[in-house]
Amino acid sequence: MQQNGDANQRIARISGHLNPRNLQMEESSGLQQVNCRAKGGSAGFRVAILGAAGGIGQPLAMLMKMNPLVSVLHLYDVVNSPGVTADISHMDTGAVVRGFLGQNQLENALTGMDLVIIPAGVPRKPGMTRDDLFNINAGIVKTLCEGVAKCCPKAIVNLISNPVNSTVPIAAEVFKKSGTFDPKRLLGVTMLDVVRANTFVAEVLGIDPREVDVPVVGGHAGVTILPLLSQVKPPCSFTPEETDYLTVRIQNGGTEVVEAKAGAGSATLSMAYAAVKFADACLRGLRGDAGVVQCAFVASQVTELPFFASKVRLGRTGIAEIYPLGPLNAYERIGLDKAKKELASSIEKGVSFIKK
Ligand SMILES: NC(=O)c1ccc[n+]([C@@H]2O[C@H](COP(=O)([O-])OP(=O)(O)OC[C@H]3O[C@@H](n4cnc5c(N)ncnc54)[C@H](O)[C@@H]3O)[C@@H](O)[C@H]2O)c1
Ligand SMILES: O=C(O)C[C@H](O)C(=O)O
Repeated sequence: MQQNGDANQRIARISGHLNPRNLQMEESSGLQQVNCRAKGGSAGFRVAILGAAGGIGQPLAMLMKMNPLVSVLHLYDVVNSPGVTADISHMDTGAVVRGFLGQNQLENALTGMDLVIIPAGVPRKPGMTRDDLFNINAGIVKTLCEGVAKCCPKAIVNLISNPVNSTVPIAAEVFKKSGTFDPKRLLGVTMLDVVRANTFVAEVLGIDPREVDVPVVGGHAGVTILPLLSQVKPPCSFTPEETDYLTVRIQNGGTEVVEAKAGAGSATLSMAYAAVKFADACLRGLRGDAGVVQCAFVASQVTELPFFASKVRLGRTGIAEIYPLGPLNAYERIGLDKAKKELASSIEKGVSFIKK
C-alpha cells in the first residue's frame, strides 16, 4: 500500500496532468486549462504571453522557457495554445508551463503574473502601414489590458502588438479607466529597432554587432523610428551617405521583412529574439540588478508628447528612470521634428479610441 502511495505521489510530481486527482479537480471546476506541470520548477518570476500561438508567440514562448529567471510561464491564445503548451512543456528547463485557451481562460492566465508580454494581433501584409492594423488590434489590446487591470494590476506589461505608437496609449487609457495606471509598468517594445540598428551599424563599421549599442528613440513606425547615430557606442562617425543609408534602413526594417515574406506576415523570429532580450531586462530590473538600461516607448516627459521612446533604466517596480535624449546633431533634430508630428496623431488616435 505504502509502495503504491509513493508511486502515485511520484507520478503526480513528475506529470501533474496525469494525476487522476488533478484531472478530477479540473473537470469539477469546469476548467479546460492545460496544466502541463503542476509542481516543481525553479524560483523566479511568473510570466504570461498573450498571443502565444502566433508567429512571434511561439518562438517567444520557447525562448522564455529557456530563461532561468522564469519560474512559471502562462501561454494564452484564442487558438492552438494547448498544442504549443504541450510542445514547450517538454523542454527540460525549470519553468512550469500552463496553457490557456479562449476568452473565458484569460483571467486564469493573468492571475498572479509579474510580467505580461502581449504579441496578440494581426500582422502587416505588403502595402500596409502599421496604422492599417489599428481597427483590429486596438480592440484586442483593449480586451487584454482590461484583463490585466482586473487580474494582475501590478504586473509589468510589455506591449508588442502594432501599431505600438497607438496601442500603448490605448493600454494606458484602459488602465486609467480602471484606476490601475502606473506609467512605470507599461512599456511599448521597440527593442527590434535597436536590434536592427545594432546589426546594420555593425555591418557598416565591420565589427561584431554585440559590441554595438545604438539608441533608437521616438516611436515604432516609419519616420517615428529615430536612430541616434551620433550617440553610437563605441564612438564612431559616419559620412552623410552612410547616415542616410542607415537611417532609412533602420526605419524600413519592418517593411523589408514584410516584403520578403510576401504576404506570410511580418518579423517573428527577430522579434521573438528582441522581445526576450527586452523581457529579460525587465526581469533583471525586477530582481534588483543595477544599471539595466534599454530603449522603450513609454509615458514620458522627455518631449512635449505624452509618450515617447527613449532609454529607460529598469528597476524593482518597472521604469526607475527615463533618460533625456542627449545632444542631437542637425540631421537628428530634423528627424525628431518629423517623428513628433506623426507620433502626436498616432497617440491621439489611441487615446480617443478609449475615450470616445
Ligand atoms: N513591436 C514590434 O517591434 C513588432 C514586431 C513584429 C510584429 N509586431 C506585431 O505583433 C503582432 C503579432 O504578430 P505575429 O506575427 O505574431 O502575428 P500572428 O498572426 O502570427 O500571431 C498573432 C496571434 O495573436 C492571436 N490573437 C488574436 N486575437 C487574440 C486575442 N484577442 N487574444 C489573444 N490572442 C489573440 C492569434 O490567434 C495569433 O496566434 C502584430 O500586430 C505585429 O504587427 C510588433
Ligand atoms: O513591420 C511590421 O509590421 C512588424 C514590426 O513592427 C517590425 O518592425 O518588424
